[in-house]
Amino acid sequence: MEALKTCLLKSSGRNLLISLNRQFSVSSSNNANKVAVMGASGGIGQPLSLLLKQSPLVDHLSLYDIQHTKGVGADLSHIETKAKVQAFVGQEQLHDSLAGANVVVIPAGVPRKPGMTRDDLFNVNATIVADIATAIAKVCPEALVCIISNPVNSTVPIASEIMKKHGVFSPRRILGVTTLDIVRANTFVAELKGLDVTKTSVPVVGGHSGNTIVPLLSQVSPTVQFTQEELEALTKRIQNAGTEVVEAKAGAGSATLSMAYAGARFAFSLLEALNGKQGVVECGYVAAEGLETSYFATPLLFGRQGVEKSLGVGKITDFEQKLIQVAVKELKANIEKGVKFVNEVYNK
Ligand SMILES: NC(=O)C1=CN([C@@H]2O[C@H](COP(=O)(O)OP(=O)(O)OC[C@H]3O[C@@H](n4cnc5c(N)ncnc54)[C@H](O)[C@@H]3O)[C@@H](O)[C@H]2O)C=CC1
Ligand SMILES: O=C([O-])CC(=O)C(=O)O
Repeated sequence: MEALKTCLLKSSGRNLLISLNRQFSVSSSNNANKVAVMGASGGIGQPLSLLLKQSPLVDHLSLYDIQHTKGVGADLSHIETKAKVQAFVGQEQLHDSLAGANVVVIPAGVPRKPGMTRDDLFNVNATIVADIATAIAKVCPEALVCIISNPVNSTVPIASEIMKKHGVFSPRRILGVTTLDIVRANTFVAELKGLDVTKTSVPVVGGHSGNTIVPLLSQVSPTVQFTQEELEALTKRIQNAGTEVVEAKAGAGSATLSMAYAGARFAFSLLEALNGKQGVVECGYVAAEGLETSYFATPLLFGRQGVEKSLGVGKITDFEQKLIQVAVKELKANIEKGVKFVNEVYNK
């Protein structure tokens, strides 16, 4: 467990983001990395593309959306960093936008408004993710796919089923981005306990909606003690943090800036591992074996091929076990819904 904590704390993407704010001297390997952002003109897509454009880990940045990418691309292309920017707009340029990409990040789709659950986005976003996954299966089937579009609990199974249909599925390559839950947990725990937030690390497992978000507060690094009251209040806040932002934005969408940060952190960690860095760990939602549901978020060890292995949930408390039991019921339904959509509804 100590090893896992150390790994999580050293989570590369996070350190890179912190250092990027100060200078651009982060080293990268000779591998050419091409990152495609699908939904690049959106609330998440634009700041995420900016962070990617700043990174020396990115050689080519491909921007795709159904609208406005030409402007976003022209704007970003003037920044004095090495990533070459290309912009693609509209369905007819979807395949071109993916050519040669080894990492694809997907924040395409509609966000929540107050009163909605993430599952309420399913009807619109399921088809968007399935269409993009179909194009990935045809154009860059070996790419690592980072899915931000909600409901993540279902969109990851959707993308995976599409890959299976095309005979190119690998559980190493389809990843649901739950990093914002970890980022929030780190912030809230550090605030409550007066810790240095840059050295605080909280694993979050399960899925990415309400009760399926399970922070493992017994595994916080550095070790801290919580009262039962604190445990319950913190868990609730972490689980509802997305809704906190949706309500504060009052109809203007959901988290975008913190999600762009989290998405960049996740992508940087993957890119570092692709470039050969050892011991890179991030939590993520992937197809799981030996866990209670067929997809589950855990700390993941990244390697040159994407997910090297799941590090599991480790030793958990009775309180956390109960949270997982609640999560599993909802997760199973979310997964089933995604699988059914591809196999019974989606027919492209
Ligand atoms: N995984 C996570 O932790 C988080 C996930 N999200 C999710 O991310 C998604 C995007 O959120 P925002 O950027 O705020 O929404 P937004 O509405 O600002 O941007 C979405 C973008 O997707 C584009 N788009 C729509 N259909 C498309 C298609 N078929 N192909 C390519 N692009 C398409 C739109 O033109 C728009 O530019 C939502 O589903 C939201 O729920 C948001 C925050 C956190
Ligand atoms: O809450 C939402 O709809 C967006 C999201 O997933 C998050 O902020 O965690």
